[in-house]
Amino acid sequence: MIKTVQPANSLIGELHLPPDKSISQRAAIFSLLHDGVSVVKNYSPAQDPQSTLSCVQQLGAEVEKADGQLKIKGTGRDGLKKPVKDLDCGNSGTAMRLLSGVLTGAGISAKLIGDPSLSARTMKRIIDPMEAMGAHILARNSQYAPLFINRIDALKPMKYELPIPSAQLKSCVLLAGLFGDEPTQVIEILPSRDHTERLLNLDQKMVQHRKIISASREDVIPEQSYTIPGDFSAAAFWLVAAAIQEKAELVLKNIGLNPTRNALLDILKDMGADIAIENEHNEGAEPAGDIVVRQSSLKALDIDPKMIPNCIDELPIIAVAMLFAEGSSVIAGAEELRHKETDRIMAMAKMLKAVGADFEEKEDGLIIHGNPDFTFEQATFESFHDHRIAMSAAVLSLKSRKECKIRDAESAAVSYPGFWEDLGLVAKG
Ligand SMILES: O=C(O)C1=C[C@@H](OP(=O)(O)O)[C@@H](O)[C@H](O)C1
Ligand SMILES: C=C(OP(=O)(O)O)C(=O)O
Repeated sequence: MIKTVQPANSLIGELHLPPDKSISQRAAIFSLLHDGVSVVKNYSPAQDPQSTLSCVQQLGAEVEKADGQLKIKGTGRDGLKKPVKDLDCGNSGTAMRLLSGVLTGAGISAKLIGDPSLSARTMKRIIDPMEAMGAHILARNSQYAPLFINRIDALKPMKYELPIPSAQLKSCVLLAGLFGDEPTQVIEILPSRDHTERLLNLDQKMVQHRKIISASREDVIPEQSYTIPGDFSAAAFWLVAAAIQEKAELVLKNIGLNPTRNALLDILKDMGADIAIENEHNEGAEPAGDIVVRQSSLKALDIDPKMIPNCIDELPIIAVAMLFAEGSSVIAGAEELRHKETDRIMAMAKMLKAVGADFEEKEDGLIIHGNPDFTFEQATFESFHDHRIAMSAAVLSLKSRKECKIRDAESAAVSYPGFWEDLGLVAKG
């Protein structure tokens, strides 16, 4: 599907964004492992969380949908069922990697499949530790889905230092560890999103600036009854859109504000954005609040590479913000972006080229020479079937002089099914 986006003169309104994708997926998987009923309010209707939900149903969870909430009867750790069909993770790396941990821990043999994008993403990072814990995993070219997971040995708990700051890898190892008689310890050097530790209430301690998280059979898996807050990564598009738009004021209601996820707030504030947080509160184990953003003039920024894991999904839209900031900005240490739904460094370089931006593509990021008065005539953008690239292109299109086109725009529904409707609500020509 090709979407046409008109230039905007103003961006005004209040938005209720889709429920957080990462928390929704964890709510489904952890409810499966809980021995009892969880009531999850505001579960995401987006494609990735829906793929995860159907996988947990195949593994034995009973799901009842009523009054905008999900009642999920889990099997507990020892009641998981061997799926009769392949577990289809769709476009979701989170589903494939977290479920690999569950299958390894539970000793359930299954085949995990995904769409062409997911089948082109390396799974080696989880295959190695899962094999060390006793699984045998057959994968195309030893690293790509489909994955056949089969635990051939007794589960071997382990001490594992994360070689990359990935929340999916951390969660995969901890989930397998939950089935062990002895604790599995994951050592994290750079913090990545901590939803798994929070929602499972896992033991964590800091030793010499490293976080050590433990999981074993001793851990009671808590009931997952809470309201899922709005997705900060969806809010990111509006935060940047409003910051760079001439007449703009947006109110984003009840957004997740987990500090391991929201580095974009600090980045935009350091660039000079006008952002305020209101009504701060907790939704279960997760902090949330309303975000108010208004137009402001932005200046360039070099992102501290240590912050990259805390804004990993926001980097495409950060690149758009940098294009409208005074001076040269740097994204470095973000090689991981080349392993997402598409190579997001390549995709952003193509987007910037399409509008005639002054930038340099690096192996691990981008240098963008910005200008608050930047504008362009028109462009047709490729989204490479990647939701975050499609939505970043939409925000950039608002700043053109004539209408722009975005190819494969339906991919937004992977995380944000109402994106195009919301754009129509707030953007005025
Ligand atoms: O754990 C999660 O829910 C996620 C972790 C991140 O991936 P990595 O762990 O691969 O960095 C992020 O990019 C993804 O959108 C969601
Ligand atoms: C990378 C993403 O998700 P996943 O890895 O779960 O496919 C994302 O949502 O940007």
